[in-house]
Amino acid sequence: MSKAEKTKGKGKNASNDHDDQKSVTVPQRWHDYYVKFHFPDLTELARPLLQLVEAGFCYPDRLGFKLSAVDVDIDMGTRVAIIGPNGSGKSTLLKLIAGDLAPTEGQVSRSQKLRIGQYSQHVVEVLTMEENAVEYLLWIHPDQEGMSKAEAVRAKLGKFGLPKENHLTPIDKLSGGQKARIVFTSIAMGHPHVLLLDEPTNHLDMQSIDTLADALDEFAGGVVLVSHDSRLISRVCDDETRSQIWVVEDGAVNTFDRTFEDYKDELMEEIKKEVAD
Ligand SMILES: Nc1ncnc2c1ncn2[C@@H]1O[C@H](COP(=O)(O)OP(=O)(O)OP(=O)(O)O)[C@@H](O)[C@H]1O
Repeated sequence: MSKAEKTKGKGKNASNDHDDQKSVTVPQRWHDYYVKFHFPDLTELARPLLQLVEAGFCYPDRLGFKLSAVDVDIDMGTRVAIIGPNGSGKSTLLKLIAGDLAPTEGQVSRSQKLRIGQYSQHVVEVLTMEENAVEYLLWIHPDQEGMSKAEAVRAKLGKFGLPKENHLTPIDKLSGGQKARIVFTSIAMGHPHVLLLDEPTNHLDMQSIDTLADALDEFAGGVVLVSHDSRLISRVCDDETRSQIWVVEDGAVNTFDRTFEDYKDELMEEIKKEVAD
């Protein structure tokens, strides 16, 4: 049994438990569709895919904030969770990696063939068009195989949890959660080598978060995650041989060289000490 299948089993039990609780307290229909996030298989790209070398960055109008001496190396097998206090620069680091921001110091190198799939609140918020999800996705990804391109896109949207009655609704009439599913579908259709995910769970229900974790587990490319969802971080960083934790704090990016559970324990100890003092 693969690791993904094992964890899927765990997730299923966990979500059944949750369903049981729900049926007692809040009777509701949990899901009438089957969600199965999936990011497509890839041909391997030669290393290095993406590197920041001695990179620094500051916003011209925010001189109190600076990231310095950032060295990161992202590969197809990379699994990274970026953590740190609010406002420490986690999203900024992700934007430097994505190429949305250019370092003000140091160097960045990117493989020319590299495809990045990016999820952030901003990407969801800019979906304000009158086109429906099928039109939008066919516009971005026109090369679909099969008899009906629209049906191919609808099948993918269904897997990412957008109910079929919403496939032809103008996007500006959809909820944040429904738009998030369009963004995930679009990311998968772009065949990314690296996923950059900034708070990907904000709009997802528990079942979809588990399904996203399963999909990330199976994904052959690199994953860089910023999240406050410790369950998702634990899932993404559960393989000590390839997982990394980057702590962004006081303008620096440092690798925490033990597990995420150790990091949480350390943080709890610090908090206890502060309360005791
Ligand atoms: N476009 C911008 N222009 C100027 N300052 C910015 C900009 N974006 C972010 N900042 C500032 O840069 C600092 C780092 O912001 P960033 O969003 O990267 O932090 P973060 O660690 O992701 O925060 P959070 O955990 O709260 O999401 C903050 O002080 C923020 O106010």
